[in-house]
Amino acid sequence: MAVKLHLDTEFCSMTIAPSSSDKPRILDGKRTANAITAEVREAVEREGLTPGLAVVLVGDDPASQVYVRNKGRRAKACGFLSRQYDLPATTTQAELLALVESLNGDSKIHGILVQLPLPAQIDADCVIQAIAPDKDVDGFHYVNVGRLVTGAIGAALLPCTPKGVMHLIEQALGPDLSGKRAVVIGRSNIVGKPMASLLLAHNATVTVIHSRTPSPAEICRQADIVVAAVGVPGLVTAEWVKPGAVVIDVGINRVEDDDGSAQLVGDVDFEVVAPLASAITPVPGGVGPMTIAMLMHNTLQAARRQVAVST
Ligand SMILES: Nc1nc2c(c(=O)[nH]1)N[C@@H](CN(C=O)c1ccc(C(=O)N[C@@H](CCC(=O)O)C(=O)O)cc1)CN2
Repeated sequence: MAVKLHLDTEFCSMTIAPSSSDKPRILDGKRTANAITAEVREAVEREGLTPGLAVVLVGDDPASQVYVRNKGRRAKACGFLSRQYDLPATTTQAELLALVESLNGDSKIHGILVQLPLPAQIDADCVIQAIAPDKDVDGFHYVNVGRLVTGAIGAALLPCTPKGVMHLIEQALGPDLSGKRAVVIGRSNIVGKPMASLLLAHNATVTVIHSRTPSPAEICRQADIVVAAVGVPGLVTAEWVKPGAVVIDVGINRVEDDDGSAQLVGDVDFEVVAPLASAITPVPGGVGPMTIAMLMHNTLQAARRQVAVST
């Protein structure tokens, strides 16, 4: 039987056949992200919309520069108007707030994203709360957080990484997680907390594990779904995982290899956990690409809503 993705009924009709062997299914985020980007592009052409996305980068963090560049490229590939604002590391909070304010009032821009982390002199939360909630394509504004937590998911712009994770979980298990136990490792505002809310909205029984949780492996071992988002390389080993669990790795950790070369690893020890799991995401190529694909979908959603209100 094929599984139809239900994360959002207005998009992504892709069907994925379940694995027929005992091997774990590798949930391919890159392939899924490409399919979503293609669907967003088709929707843009079909509906004659030009969603506008503004991405603001403050400073010169090399990883952020890569992510922002990739966001701009994807936005162009989707047929969006894409604007990138590169501000120096010395930018003041007032200057950044003034830019956000002008983008809030720009009718060509439907989505605003301020790349995190921000330099120390800027209060990130204050900047995020200055973004108009309906242009908050990161889903970090209190209005969107409130919509998610109260289950008003249809009205919310959802944070991109948890939304991408949910999409991958749906590929493995379908949209209704009734009867499933989910463990989220990590309680960040960007991933852990919204992830827990989203799993709850899909009827999972959810536990959040964090640095003060005693016996985390024991708790995690009871889970049918594990989402690791804590930023500790290889934390989740075989003793944390129940055979047959779906394991999603949100960690992106840069570590040095034995030969001194840089390597990207997740929070899950893939080699030992993959043989136990029914489905698992790799790092790289799992959750990461989904984050940017979901940003495209959020921008399309935001544009549709703003155009509908203005006509
Ligand atoms: N305003 C925001 N800032 C940040 C967010 C966010 O969602 N909104 N998330 C992260 C960074 N991020 C997007 O901004 C992001 C991280 C990783 C990837 C990705 O594709 N990763 C690849 C590996 C890429 C690499 O080599 O580094 C993968 O996992 O395959 C995309 C987006 C923090 N800031």
